[in-house]
Amino acid sequence: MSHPVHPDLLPAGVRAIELAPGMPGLTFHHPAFTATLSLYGGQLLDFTPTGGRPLLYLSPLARLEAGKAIRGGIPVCWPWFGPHPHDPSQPQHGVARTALWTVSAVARSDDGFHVKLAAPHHAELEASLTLQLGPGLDIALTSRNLGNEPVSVSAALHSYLAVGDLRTASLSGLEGAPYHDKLSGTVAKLPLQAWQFRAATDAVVQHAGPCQLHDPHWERRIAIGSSSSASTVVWTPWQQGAANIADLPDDGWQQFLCVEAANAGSDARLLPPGGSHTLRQQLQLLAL
Ligand SMILES: O=P(O)(O)OC[C@H]1O[C@H](O)[C@H](O)[C@@H](O)[C@@H]1O
Repeated sequence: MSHPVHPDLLPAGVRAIELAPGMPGLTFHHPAFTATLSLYGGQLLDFTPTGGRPLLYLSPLARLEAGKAIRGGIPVCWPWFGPHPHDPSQPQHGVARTALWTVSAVARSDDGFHVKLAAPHHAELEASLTLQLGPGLDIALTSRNLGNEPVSVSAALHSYLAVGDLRTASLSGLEGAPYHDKLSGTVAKLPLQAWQFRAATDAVVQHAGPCQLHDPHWERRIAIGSSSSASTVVWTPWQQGAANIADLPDDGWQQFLCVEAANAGSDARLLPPGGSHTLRQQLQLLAL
């Protein structure tokens, strides 16, 4: 295939590549980091500081195949999160992660790169994604209702945050927050101490504040910020769950925690005709 982005339109440090046959992507080279973006899914797959470890986990068994979601990086769940609200035949987490996005803009600054993507319209809904790559990551998903009726949108920036060993990692900042436990179907409150993981976890936490993923194994923290989100989804399949996920190695679960800026469950947003909503997540690597 010919690449949808002409190389002459790209600033220095950005290359148009094929990640797999029919799967266009962009790579970014900056003195401070490298990054890889798949236009399939509008999905950032990698962001690695120079000389450091990757910020994001990408499964070595991830499939880059039409119709399949890519396991890792930052999948975009849109315009619904989880199962479709009315139609069980629709794909989990919406259509954006299996759609080919188009590039609207790529620019370079001293700090890094700014990229804007657009997804194919879904009925009367439009989505655009802006990414600021460097010094950290700032990713924003804007939904716009082009129709004449109000539409409900749920969404998530489903970040797979890489850790040296999930068994020694902890997440702080959500202490005491109420959450919906999707595995048991119950509502509970998180403990008042930093959250440590000992089993499969799938929680929609009603909390909007910043949090931090502490990773003693790699001697680093990931600072996680969000805006226009009142729900943070935290997911690990743990060992048992990972064994049932074909595109994840058996020990892959130890190497990431998903901390997702979301509009999930009761935090879905009703967009009036002409209305828009921007969900945003910021990620920054810090020393411990
Ligand atoms: O396997 P996927 O469709 O990518 O979903 C992976 C996970 O995503 C979210 O975190 C959901 O809360 C989980 O219920 C789901 O299992």
